Amino acid sequence: MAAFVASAGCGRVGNPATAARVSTSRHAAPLAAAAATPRPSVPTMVAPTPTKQEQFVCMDESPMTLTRYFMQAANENLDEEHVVDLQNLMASIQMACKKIASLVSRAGISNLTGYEDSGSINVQGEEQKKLDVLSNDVLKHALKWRGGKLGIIASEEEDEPIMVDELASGNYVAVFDPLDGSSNIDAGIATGTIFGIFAESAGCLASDWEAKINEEELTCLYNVLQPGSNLVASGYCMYSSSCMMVLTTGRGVQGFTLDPQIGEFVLTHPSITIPPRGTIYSVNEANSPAWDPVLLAYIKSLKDGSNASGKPYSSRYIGSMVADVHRTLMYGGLFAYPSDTKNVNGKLRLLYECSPMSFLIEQAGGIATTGKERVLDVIPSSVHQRVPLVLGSPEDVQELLDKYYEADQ
Ligand SMILES: O=P(O)(O)OC[C@H]1O[C@](O)(COP(=O)(O)O)[C@@H](O)[C@@H]1O
Repeated sequence: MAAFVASAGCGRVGNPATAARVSTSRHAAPLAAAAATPRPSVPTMVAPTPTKQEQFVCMDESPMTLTRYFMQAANENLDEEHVVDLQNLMASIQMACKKIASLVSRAGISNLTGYEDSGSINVQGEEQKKLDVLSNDVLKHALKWRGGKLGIIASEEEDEPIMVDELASGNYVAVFDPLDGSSNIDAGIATGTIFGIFAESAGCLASDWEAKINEEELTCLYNVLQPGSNLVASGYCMYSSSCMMVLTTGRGVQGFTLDPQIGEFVLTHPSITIPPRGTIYSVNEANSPAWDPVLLAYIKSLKDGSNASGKPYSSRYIGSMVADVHRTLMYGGLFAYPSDTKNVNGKLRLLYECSPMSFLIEQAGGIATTGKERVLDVIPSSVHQRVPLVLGSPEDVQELLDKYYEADQ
């Protein structure tokens, strides 16, 4: 303990520049007195072996893990709907993400890079990577755990939603992109898993399917095609220099980092809020020839500093939504995959990419829009529907929305 006390005092006196500044000020006398006080010698920083007592104290100060966070939330809000079920569902999701994190980090070692040998193509017409298929299987199996009360799953890698199993008395729907940004996986660049949890909805949101499909399929679709505003939880797990799980249950946004030493996600970023304005924009500018004039002018104003902040912005684009959104959440600014003449609905999928991320961004104080409406208000008409997306700091996104509004006048 001595070292700690010593450093607090010395800080002010020990720093020559500070001392010079202080010496002439009214602080001189008390500080001179402090400097004259004999200080215990600062022990070298070799951590002594903690005594049993200290080990016990250390045990008491165990970190807030993701498991403990949900246990505590459940204990403190037992009367609250969903809280216990979410605890179980999140137990499955975090276990799956830990597994995917280890598969991704060892992809090159365990021959998991490259495309699926069968050359399988998913419903979006994309050739599936080995890790796309494996991550999808890992999540499906983890979520099939009965205790999770999960009824239905919808995934980027599944053509149609699937009923977990006929026996499951599920009343939750999980939607996920098992490995987002997988086009970057072979280069070892950041990727992630995106997930969203809906409660099964009683009512039907769309009506023209009855004639075409059987009862079970109908139930599945009813319950999957929900607007993001119905989400009870969403988040992502980013596989990068550190593995981070960032999530919300509608009470703000929490960030957990996987501690490889204890194999637990530890709360490292409590109550994340996005900065009101940033200095970074993130968009695939290779598509700019197909952009509308409002967006073109806006991005130009970010480059030349003629935007409302008066400062030029920098550009960052990883090409993995999870990584680009995570940086935007941390540093502020704007991420977009807008509509353009090539991709009129943009590229990103509403149900398991845009809605879960928009719930997070809004919970962190940001804005998420299609350019025309709030992403969370869009009612999906199909499982793999795409929507244009602009999300980020409120002042940045609002500035673009104001420009569209002015252009429409
Ligand atoms: O290469 P583009 O056209 O910029 O697209 C990049 C976007 O596509 C994605 O890779 C699509 O996601 P998937 O990898 O899950 O298909 C996003 O992660 C990313 O933001």
